[in-house]
Amino acid sequence: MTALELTAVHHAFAGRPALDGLDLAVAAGEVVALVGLNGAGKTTALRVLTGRLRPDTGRARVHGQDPARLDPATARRFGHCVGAGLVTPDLTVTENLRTAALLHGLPRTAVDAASAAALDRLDLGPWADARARTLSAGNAQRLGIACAVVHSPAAVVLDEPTATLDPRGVVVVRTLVRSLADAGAAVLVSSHHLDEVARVADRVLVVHAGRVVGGLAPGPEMERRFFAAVLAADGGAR
Ligand SMILES: Nc1ncnc2c1ncn2[C@@H]1O[C@H](COP(=O)(O)OP(=O)(O)OP(=O)(O)O)[C@@H](O)[C@H]1O
Repeated sequence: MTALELTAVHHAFAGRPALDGLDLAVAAGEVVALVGLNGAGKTTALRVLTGRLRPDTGRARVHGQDPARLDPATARRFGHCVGAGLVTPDLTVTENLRTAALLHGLPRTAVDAASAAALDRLDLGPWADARARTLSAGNAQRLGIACAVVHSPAAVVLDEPTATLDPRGVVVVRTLVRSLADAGAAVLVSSHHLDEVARVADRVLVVHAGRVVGGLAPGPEMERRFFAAVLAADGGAR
């Protein structure tokens, strides 16, 4: 079964289309990256897939279920960080990780080990006892990601997970994303960094004007091929 799926999704904000027949599917064990210009529809697509936005028409599925109505067993296998993460500003980093682990349904006996592992994976050890609201933007982003994956989910959605990260953080998140997929998870990320997605993604999808207009094979000249795909879509639309 496809782990993450959007089919013919349309959505307009105040009459202005944001998604215009967007389709995508992510299988277990693969990393798929969405790239696109500002306003292309990436975040809106991820909001639909995480059940935060009900589309005008079309279908979203997470392990075969409507993401707005996941049964508890399926919800426990899903992790996402789209917009504000599952983070409480007045709790410490460790308290946030423990809370996220419990909310994702981990048994109490597994919570300490899972939160310690997530702290380590996101390189957040020095800030373990810091309140979330005191973190730098990059460390806050790392914490949002850590809370999304603390339960080792089988399907993961991350919106621009490296947007505010320093070069070391980029490597940390790249390693995390790859290891989640290598362990069997389906991972969908959005990004503006073509060189970065080329390193981590199995497939790169170009989103333009609210739909997927093509794929980019990771490799040389991605920037040129990206613009060619966007221009071709614009030309085709005229
Ligand atoms: N809550 C909202 N209300 C009105 N318009 C919205 C809302 N959210 C998104 N949009 C519009 O939908 C379109 C797609 O936006 P979206 O945030 O999905 O793009 P994006 O590809 O994630 O862009 P970026 O790369 O800048 O993050 C844009 O035209 C945006 O202005």
